[in-house]
Amino acid sequence: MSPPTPKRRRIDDMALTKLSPSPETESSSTSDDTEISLAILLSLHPNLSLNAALEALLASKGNVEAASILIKSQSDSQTTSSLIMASTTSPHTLKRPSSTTHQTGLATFLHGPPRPAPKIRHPQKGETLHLYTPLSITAATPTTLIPTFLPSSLAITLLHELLTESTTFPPPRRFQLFDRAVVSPHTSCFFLRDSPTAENLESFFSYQARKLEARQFTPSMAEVTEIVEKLVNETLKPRKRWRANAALVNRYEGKEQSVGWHTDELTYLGPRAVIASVSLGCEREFRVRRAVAKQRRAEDNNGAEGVKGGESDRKSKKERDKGNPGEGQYSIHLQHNSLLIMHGGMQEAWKHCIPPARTLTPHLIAGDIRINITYRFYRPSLKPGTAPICNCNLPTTLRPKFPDSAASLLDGHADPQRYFWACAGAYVLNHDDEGDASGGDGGGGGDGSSGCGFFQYTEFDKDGELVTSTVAPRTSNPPDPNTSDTFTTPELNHDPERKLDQPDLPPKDGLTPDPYPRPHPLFRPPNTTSNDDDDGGSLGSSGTGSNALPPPLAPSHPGPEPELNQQVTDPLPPATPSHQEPAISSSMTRIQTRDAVMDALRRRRQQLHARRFRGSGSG
Ligand SMILES: O=C(O)CCC(=O)C(=O)O
Ligand SMILES: [Fe+2]
Repeated sequence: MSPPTPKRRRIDDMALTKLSPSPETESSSTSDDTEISLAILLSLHPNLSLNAALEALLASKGNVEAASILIKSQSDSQTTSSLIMASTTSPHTLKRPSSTTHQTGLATFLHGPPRPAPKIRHPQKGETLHLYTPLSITAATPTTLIPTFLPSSLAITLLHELLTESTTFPPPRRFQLFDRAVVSPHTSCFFLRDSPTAENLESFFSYQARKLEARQFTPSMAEVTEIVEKLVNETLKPRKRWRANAALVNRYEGKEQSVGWHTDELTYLGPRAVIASVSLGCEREFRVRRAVAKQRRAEDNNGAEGVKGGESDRKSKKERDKGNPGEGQYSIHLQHNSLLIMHGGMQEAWKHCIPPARTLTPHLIAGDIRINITYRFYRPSLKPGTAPICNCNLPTTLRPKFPDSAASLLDGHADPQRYFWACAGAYVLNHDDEGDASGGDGGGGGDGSSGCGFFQYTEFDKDGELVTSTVAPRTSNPPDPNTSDTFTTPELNHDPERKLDQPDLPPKDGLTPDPYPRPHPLFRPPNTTSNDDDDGGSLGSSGTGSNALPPPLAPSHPGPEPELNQQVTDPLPPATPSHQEPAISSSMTRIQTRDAVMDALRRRRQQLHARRFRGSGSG
């Protein structure tokens, strides 16, 4: 149950008595003083949002005159050339222009008078380019930022509501990083817009082999959802109506709490998902960078070591970099009451994270807590029960194949992107590809030693709807990996390369392929030892049912591009049921928790190991 909604207040009668400044702000002004200062500031700058006024006041240590000069100078200096400030050392300089109106809509940025796109230089590997304005953010990344998008009073009501609600979020979940247990350093919870019905009780509950606890949108969340939907639908004009029927709410408390590099899992979102992210409370950095193929990184490194500087060398690098310029990261500062829209295609080609902060400027209400809501459209056509079941007896996850060109994936470009269903077990052990374990959340770590290696390409139409004929049928009674000797890997599901030009359609005779046919002689069982080589891929397949064990897959079966195959995906609330524990339907019994999956895999490996032992005549 949600806590009672605080009464909404209008901005002009908003009493700041409820604000509880942190000790730092308290020392320079009392809350009464703040209230008066704010009132003066707002009357001097009638178009200024409460949030912007608060920020200016904080930055000026409570001095109204200084704050007023700051606001004036910022609105004067908001020219295209001053929009971008690159810095690797001091991201919190106060040159950032504040937003100047309430409810600056998307239309202001997208339909306003045409302005020259700012020239963005691409950050180099290891560099962070801070982007402070909507224009520069839009120009450099597949996102749109609306700095102040809700009426201030609604933003504050929502913040109050979620600050309370989030105190009952399940504790940070533990996940496995190789042989270390790591605590995901923030809390989160999954929400559904509609009250859980019989149908959606079964829906959207599994996330990388974990059952999700789902709560219903709080009253203010529901109200804000309508505004978000309107903005996305009216302004972005998606091909089909976008609905925010699900959301992940994240709570970050203090500067250490974070979420590591990841992309959001597409299993229920489908291709080119639009995600709308609302930030409340303490400002934090949101970083984005292109997902770069490991292969390309290796090429760059080789190039650095080899003979360089030749004309052809320069040319091919330039050509190759066309769609993938720069490998550095962009930092977007998400202030209270901002909306960041992640556009279609971003999850396929870019990663994002909330890094730990060096310092925080406390928010007057939330202090050092940031609340984030990522609104998502879970497609009914991808509801649970749709994804194939893998040989671990789990629903698979939908993953993108690494694109040839990151730029070509954004909406409006018709690059044929490929997607595949993959065993979720492969992503149960988490790590990011670049050691971003600090906040690495969600699955994606495929360490080559877990999971059954299930792999199956799948097709979507131009609206992102699943072409169901490309999904192998689910069996009502799939083999039990713990007991069945016919626990095998479908041959067709393990050769991504041969399927590049060939969807997994049923054979012409109308018979659908047996999802659990006899094993292919080339398949190997899962490794019996942990392998932390993240290029190992998750395609190591399951057992063969035979004593004579084949060699590992040859390199001619490279599998999907390794980088995205291993990226960390969406953060997960823990399976711990602490709130509105839903009834578990019979189909839910197939959805196992992480521990159960790991147990099953371990047992399976032991079986195979024992069998191998017998097969070699040693036991
Ligand atoms: O807190 C944020 O802004 C990002 C959260 C996020 O990446 C997610 O919910 O998937
Ligand atoms: Fe995310």
